[in-house]
Amino acid sequence: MFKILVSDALSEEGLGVLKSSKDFVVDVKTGLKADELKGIVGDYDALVVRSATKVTAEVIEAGKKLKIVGRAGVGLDNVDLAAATAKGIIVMNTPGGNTISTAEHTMSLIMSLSRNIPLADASMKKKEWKRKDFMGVELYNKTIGIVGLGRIGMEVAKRCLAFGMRVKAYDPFLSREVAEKIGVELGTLEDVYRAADYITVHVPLTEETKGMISDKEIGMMKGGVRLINCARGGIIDEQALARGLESGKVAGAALDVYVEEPPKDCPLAKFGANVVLTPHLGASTEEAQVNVAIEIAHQISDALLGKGIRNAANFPSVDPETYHALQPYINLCEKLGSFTSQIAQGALTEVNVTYSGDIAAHDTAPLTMALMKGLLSPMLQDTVNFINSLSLAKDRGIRTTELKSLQSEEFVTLVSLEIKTDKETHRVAGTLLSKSDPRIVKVDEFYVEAIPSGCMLLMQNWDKPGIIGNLGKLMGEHNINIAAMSFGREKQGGRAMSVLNVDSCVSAELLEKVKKQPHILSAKIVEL
Ligand SMILES: NC(=O)c1ccc[n+]([C@@H]2O[C@H](COP(=O)([O-])OP(=O)(O)OC[C@H]3O[C@@H](n4cnc5c(N)ncnc54)[C@H](O)[C@@H]3O)[C@@H](O)[C@H]2O)c1
Ligand SMILES: O=C(O)CC[C@@H](O)C(=O)O
Repeated sequence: MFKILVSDALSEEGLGVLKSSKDFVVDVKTGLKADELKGIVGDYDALVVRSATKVTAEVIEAGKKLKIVGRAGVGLDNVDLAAATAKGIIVMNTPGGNTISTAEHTMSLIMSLSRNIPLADASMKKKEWKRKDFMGVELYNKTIGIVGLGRIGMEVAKRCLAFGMRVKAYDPFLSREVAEKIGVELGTLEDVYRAADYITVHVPLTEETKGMISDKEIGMMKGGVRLINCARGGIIDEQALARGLESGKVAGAALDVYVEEPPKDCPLAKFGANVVLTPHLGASTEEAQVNVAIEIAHQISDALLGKGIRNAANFPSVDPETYHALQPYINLCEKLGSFTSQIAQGALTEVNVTYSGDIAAHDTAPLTMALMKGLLSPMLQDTVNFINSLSLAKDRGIRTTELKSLQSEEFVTLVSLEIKTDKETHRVAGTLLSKSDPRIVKVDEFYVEAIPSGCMLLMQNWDKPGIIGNLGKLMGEHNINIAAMSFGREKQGGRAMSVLNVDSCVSAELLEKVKKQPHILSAKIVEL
């Protein structure tokens, strides 16, 4: 018998799937405070949440029997994925179930904003008739800029095209061909900011996207631009947006999501008809809630009863025995993918992987999924998982090939990855020294022996004396401990590659100093 705690409102249809099984006891306890959740979560095998429950590292720690956290929805930013993974807890979500609802809500916000509907309605209900106060604007012939052309962004694009709008978009993980097929013009972020009359964001909340629209970006935009955020609070900086509205540079804004939910002191609440606010309603339709609730209920039921794992953000879909055998390679492949993605620039177009030696005797499909998950994760974050990584790559026009060879000339087993972007090509290879000891052994033309873990500093340099000393001194001055180093060179005195594993993160400022050291040609930080 498994105990399941549902801590956010879940539709009856989803609850019905769980409650109808003799194998489950289901408790619905919504509105729990953090301490209350911590106090009871230890009794449960699975926890089902939407966006209100914060599944912190403390909740995970207290979940002594917890096997699964299921998110009825997309964003996993309310779940500490790293803590769950470290404890072997599967985290799963339901990508796609609320896409249409959120795209439709985005359109509702765009329309409400353009025609002052919320305030006009409130005014009518006060028995007023103020036609002059509510002059609107047409969408027809206007340009909308879409930042993030994934599932929701794409649906918004199609709807805007139907309104006769021009659609420009920025998404570094999407090929031009896929965008152009539906009539969307891909450009740089700056192109989008400068050209658009409306800008809507549909990216996940990540370190990169947090505050991605702030004063500087608003400064680049057209006077009279209207901004919409139906993705996550803070992608558009709320204070900067308020300043833009006050100065008149921004004509209007519509938000569904906030830095703090519910917001205690939202700087946008003071504005009039030109600001439309909704309380995180993107996915709040009968259809979306039924979709995500039924989906998560079936996923959790199957996973608990050993019938397979779907849409897990941290677990591949294989039977337990195969998983055990492949686990070290899965780990190696995910890291190789993430490493390669982080050293590359441009939109990914092609991925070619070769498995050589012992590993080629196994079913390598989960390894390619892991590689692709690693490649896409720096951009897609929690919407990519082992299961959907290959189909996401296909949707994005990324060509993938897989080759196997039982012979391996240099290593007992070798995973070689070649990726092509619209700007460059990289080749990275990795092996296992032992089950728990992965190594990156080749980066482009350089043979190295780098540990794919934590914060890594990757440099190209001339093979000259003094480089190690200079770097060691610089790291020491910044109190950064070097845990491991690896070097490879094309020939004596020629180009070389140095890879440092460091115990604490290298700041952007220190990276600039590294780049200015004698004989350093380039430097990058990779986080694994
Ligand atoms: N308001 C709501 O109720 C609601 C409902 C569902 C989803 N969401 C949020 O909407 C967001 C998008 O959901 P989705 O299902 O479309 O996800 P998705 O993964 O299908 O799409 C996200 C897109 O953003 C792109 N991207 C990532 N980083 C980027 C960057 N720095 N610049 C430009 N593009 C970038 C990715 O390539 C991807 O195409 C998620 O954050 C999700 O949490 C909100
Ligand atoms: O649960 C909700 O209503 C919000 C869901 C939405 O933000 C998501 O990321 O899927």
